[in-house]
Amino acid sequence: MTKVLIAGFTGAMGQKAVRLVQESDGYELVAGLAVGITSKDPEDYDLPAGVAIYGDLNEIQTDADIWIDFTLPSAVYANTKFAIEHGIHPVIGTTGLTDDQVSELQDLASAKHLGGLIAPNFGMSAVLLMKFAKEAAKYFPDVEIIEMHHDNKADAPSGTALSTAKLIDEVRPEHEQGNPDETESLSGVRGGDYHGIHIHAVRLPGYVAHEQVLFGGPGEALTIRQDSFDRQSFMTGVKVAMDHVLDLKELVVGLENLL
Ligand SMILES: NC(=O)C1=CN([C@@H]2O[C@H](COP(=O)(O)OP(=O)(O)OC[C@H]3O[C@@H](n4cnc5c(N)ncnc54)[C@H](OP(=O)(O)O)[C@@H]3O)[C@@H](O)[C@H]2O)C=CC1
Ligand SMILES: O=C(O)C1=N[C@H](C(=O)O)C[C@H](O)C1
Repeated sequence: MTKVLIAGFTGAMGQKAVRLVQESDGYELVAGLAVGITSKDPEDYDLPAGVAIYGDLNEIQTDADIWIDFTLPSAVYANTKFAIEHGIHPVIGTTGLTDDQVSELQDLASAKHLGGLIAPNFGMSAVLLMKFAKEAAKYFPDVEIIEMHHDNKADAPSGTALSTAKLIDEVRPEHEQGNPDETESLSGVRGGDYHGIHIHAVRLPGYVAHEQVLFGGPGEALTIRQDSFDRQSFMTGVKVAMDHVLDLKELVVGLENLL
């Protein structure tokens, strides 16, 4: 049995992950972490008696093999560090890690000879969108990104939108986009700017997770769009990660590297 701890087990994604682990042969949920809990009785969360419930990182004593994390941008660095330091393979879905933090965690994982995965998006449609957008950017250097999410989302831009921009930036020919004399009469109206790529973040009830990458060229346009209508869309990727993470030799970024 591969033992799994879920950080953020009471949240929207954590609850889906709990069900996934419970329904997957060969895996056992051994612990859950969430900071706002009022009870440590697993039965209060419809979990079996043996599942340890923690409300603080420093309380954790576990023999878990895998640490699945769907928490908050403010918590994910400390959580991932804790997992690596305790020999637990991290599967990190939480967004918001900076490039420097990812590098530090990769160095720590290498030093501990521990594999893991950080994936800004576990959905197949989003992974493919990023791949196609990177390809298209070689031919269409004029590009903007619109990401749309539920209005409970803590961070902006989404991790997926930022990753898309980074991938495009790797291949996009050196390029000045738009009118250099442009002004904003309403602050922020042109969105965020990642190396000249504008990112627009929409937050509305009813939405789950969606992204459009818009490319424009002389007399033509290309739009690539993905939609996660249900958080179940992320669980295929989480299962792929669970199945492969014990064999990884380093802390890998991006689900595409496991497919
Ligand atoms: N990679 C991917 O494919 C996806 C990633 N995400 C990302 O996952 C993260 C969680 O999203 P979502 O489930 O919607 O968020 P929720 O707000 O629904 O859940 C957050 C969970 O984290 C817990 N939590 C908060 N602070 C801490 C902490 N310091 N330590 C441990 N647990 C904590 C919360 O517990 P409590 O309520 O008790 O505070 C809650 O259980 C976000 O960063 C989101 O962007 C989301 C979807 C897909
Ligand atoms: O908060 C969410 O919901 C999501 N977060 C991830 C992100 O920031 O990219 C993945 C997906 O977009 C859903």
